[in-house]
Amino acid sequence: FPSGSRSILRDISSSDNVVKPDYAVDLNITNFDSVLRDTPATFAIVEFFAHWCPACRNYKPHYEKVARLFNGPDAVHPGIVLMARVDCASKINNKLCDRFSISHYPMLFWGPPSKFVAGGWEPKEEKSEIRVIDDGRTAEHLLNWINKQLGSSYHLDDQKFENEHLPSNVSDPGQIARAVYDVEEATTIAFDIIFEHKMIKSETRASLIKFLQLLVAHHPSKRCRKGSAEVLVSFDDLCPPNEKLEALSNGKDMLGNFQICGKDVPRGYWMFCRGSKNDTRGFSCGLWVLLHSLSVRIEDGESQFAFTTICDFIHNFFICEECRQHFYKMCSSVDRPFDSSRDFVLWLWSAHNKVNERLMKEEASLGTDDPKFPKIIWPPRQLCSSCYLSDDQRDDGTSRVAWNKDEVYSFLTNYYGKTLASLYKEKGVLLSEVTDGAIEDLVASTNAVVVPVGAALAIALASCAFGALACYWRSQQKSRKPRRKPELR
Ligand SMILES: Cc1cc2nc3c(=O)[nH]c(=O)nc-3n(C[C@H](O)[C@H](O)[C@H](O)COP(=O)(O)OP(=O)(O)OC[C@H]3O[C@@H](n4cnc5c(N)ncnc54)[C@H](O)[C@@H]3O)c2cc1C
Repeated sequence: FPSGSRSILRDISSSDNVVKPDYAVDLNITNFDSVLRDTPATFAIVEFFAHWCPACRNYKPHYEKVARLFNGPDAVHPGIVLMARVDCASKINNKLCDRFSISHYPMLFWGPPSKFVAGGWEPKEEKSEIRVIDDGRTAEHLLNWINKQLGSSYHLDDQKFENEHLPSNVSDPGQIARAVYDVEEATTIAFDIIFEHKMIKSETRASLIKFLQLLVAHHPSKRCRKGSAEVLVSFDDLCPPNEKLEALSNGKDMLGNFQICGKDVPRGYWMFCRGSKNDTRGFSCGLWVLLHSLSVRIEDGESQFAFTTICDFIHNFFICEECRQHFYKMCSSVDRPFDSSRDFVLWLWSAHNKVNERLMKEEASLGTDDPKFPKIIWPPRQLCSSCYLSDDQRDDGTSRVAWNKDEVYSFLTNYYGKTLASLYKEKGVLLSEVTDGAIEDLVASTNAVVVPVGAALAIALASCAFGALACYWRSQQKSRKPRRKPELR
């Protein structure tokens, strides 16, 4: 299994499993490169062992104790270290174990996951970023070794949402780089909710198509762009129109089985959007980040389309009633069409701040806030001091900020644009069935028909775009191998 795949989520969380599955991810020659390439973790530890080796069998509980902290949806500290193992006694792994010059069992390596991909290790290689872990003989020793590398103080007894070393330093703009994985998580969950709650109806169908178009063109994750394009092209088959919608409400929806951001998502955990409590942040934080990251990627000519698409999507598909009503009110109060992406980016930012301002008081009085992530008027000075012209503190503790909008816009485009995508590994995401070129062409063809007109026309155009996109896609496919069926969960 790839780390954090749905099957792992299910296996680990299922209480009636007689044998508890391992936390460490089993790798072999067929999945080694792909799992290490796609993991959001910053570091990886790979244990090379042999299943017949008694010392390895005795070591396994130690390795598992540490892997519990870092792997899977119940990880205490997710997305930091991927812990994996390779059985060198299994013949298919011979070449893989040779690549790492395995001289004894168990042998542990540490390094950035990307360095393991198609890589290896040799004893005399001095500059390798892959290092042998020389003192990991017990769980305590291994965790100490890890703590030394990370400057952390993780403990074997750490529990999820307790003793948490959350990165709550709001002044670190680099933290948004981890959010690209949350944006994938939020996208997948949004679609899961839409299908589970049977929200695709004849009157909401066009709104979903428009949103998919936006995702195909501007989602910061290539995996999600690819998945959205596949859904869009097969939308009629996956989600039959009109009279056939009945079938959907009977639970026969194919679209609900489609994994829009690839087979490893949802991973079951949040990184940038992780709350310090189980029930705070998460999905709604991920959804905001998705919306902001879409807004900074659109062109001027698409701004009105993006605005109506996002407003309609939240109105039709965000299952929090208060949120959709409140957001819709803000959408409805816009009195003229957007003709620049800057205006739309700033509108969304300001709308989000209005929600923050409202929730600031509400959460504090009800005690429902996340103590590590209180609502604030955003961005704080620590993140963008040049965004502030002045900041008048009022008696009631609130403040009225005079913003430098040019600086805010420049900050937002950089934060949700370049920085958000800076960690993202997208090499090799597109498999043989679709080439990069085809996706870029799809994106271009989607953009070409998205023009800044009123909502009704935009919906009509969305259908045209869909038709054109489908035609284009099919003509592209003719010269290729037969397309694989969409992967089902
Ligand atoms: C469209 C929408 C409407 C919502 N309406 C409501 C509502 O009416 N009532 C309710 O109780 N909850 C509402 N929510 C949920 C609420 O806004 C938060 O998402 C939730 O409380 C989690 O908060 P959080 O601390 O993770 O930060 P969020 O508010 O979710 O923000 C996520 C991240 O975005 C960044 N950010 C914060 N403010 C801004 C900004 N102004 N511009 C750009 N980036 C920013 C910060 O890095 C922050 O950590 C809504 C969510 C969405 C997506």
